Amino acid sequence: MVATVLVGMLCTHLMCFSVMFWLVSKRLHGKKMGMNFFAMGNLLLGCAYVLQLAEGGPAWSLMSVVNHSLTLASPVAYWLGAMRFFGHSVPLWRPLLAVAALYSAAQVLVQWSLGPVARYAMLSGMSALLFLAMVVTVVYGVRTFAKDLYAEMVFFALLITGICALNAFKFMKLMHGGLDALRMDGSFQVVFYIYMTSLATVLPPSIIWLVLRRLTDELRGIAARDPMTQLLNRRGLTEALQLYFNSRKAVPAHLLMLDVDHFKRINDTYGHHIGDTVLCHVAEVLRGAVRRGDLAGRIGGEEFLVICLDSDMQGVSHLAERLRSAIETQAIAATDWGPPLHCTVTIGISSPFSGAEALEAAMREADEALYRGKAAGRNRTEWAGHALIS
Ligand SMILES: Nc1nc2c(ncn2[C@@H]2O[C@H](COP(=O)(O)OP(=O)(O)OP(=O)(O)O)[C@@H](O)[C@H]2O)c(=O)[nH]1
Repeated sequence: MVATVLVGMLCTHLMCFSVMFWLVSKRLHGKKMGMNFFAMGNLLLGCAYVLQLAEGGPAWSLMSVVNHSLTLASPVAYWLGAMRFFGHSVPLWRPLLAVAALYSAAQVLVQWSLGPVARYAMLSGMSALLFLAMVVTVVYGVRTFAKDLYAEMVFFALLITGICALNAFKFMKLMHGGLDALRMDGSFQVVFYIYMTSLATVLPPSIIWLVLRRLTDELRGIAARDPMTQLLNRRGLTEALQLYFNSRKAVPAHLLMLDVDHFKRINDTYGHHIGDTVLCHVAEVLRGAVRRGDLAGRIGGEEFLVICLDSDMQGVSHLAERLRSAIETQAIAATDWGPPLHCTVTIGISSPFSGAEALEAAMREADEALYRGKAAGRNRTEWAGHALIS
């Protein structure tokens, strides 16, 4: 009786969360983060438990074969969903149908050759192996593509290890005690269903939390970047600076403000979209030239910022000159029809500053230096309050 109530609750949880995953996946246009796969996994497992309730106990019937195939297909759907969540493009239907077809055939073969105990033991053994594969994937994920989700992944790995261990234990019980191990009201089965019901309650909200984390991280990333060049925008630069200056090892930073020379002429001569190509080219040069850890951003129009962290005046002068010269010399293949374009930049450099709140003042300083550079003929670098360097 207890086991029947537990399985009933388990079915209800699985079905409700299947609908919730499906609804969430409908809201996530394009990148569904595996939510539709998790919905399928829950649906398959929910249906399997409904069939188990209908069957009552171990039996050799079409219903039982379908039940076992659904039970085994569900962890496959979860595993594929996890792959999707981590950005791997894996299909759903083909692997699921292949697993269901192969496992149904294997069941018939095992039932006829080795008997019913072997068929039930095969389900427990295969489930244990699949969940073990999932634990291995999660551990691998923590070390590679999911480093940012360390705590969550360890939590998932522990929960899945529990199902893996219970299935392995069930396998051993079946091998030693036969089908008696599957009595619905046996103490092992009750523990098994309690664990599964707890898992069906805890795991789905955790998955939703992961999706929420990914979405908010993505939104924060979008809010911090200029959509055209993908460089940091002013907000992104400020946040990155705050992070840098919060560290105890932080030393004063220098700000370089770059402005494309006669950019209006480029726009007027070749059109706005070629102007955009030139801006993307400049962004690419900046991205390639700055040191790891330095910040590159676009603060609107044809104005760019580079913030050198952890560098002295000489290093900053060298970087500014390297940027100026790279932009001057690199050709831009902006059109199919005409010769490649060239552009130059004038660079204003601020004096060293400490603290994100000093960003505005550093920008003003660099802007004044830039203005001087423009007045002095463009395509040059100029320090704030200093003589012309080149
Ligand atoms: N293609 C393109 N043009 C832009 C964008 N943002 C601003 N502009 C144009 O950039 C031009 C900037 O011109 P100005 O401020 O006169 O400066 P300039 O022609 O570069 O002259 P100097 O800075 O004095 O060398 C304007 O024509 C703006 O319309 C953009 O995102 N894309």
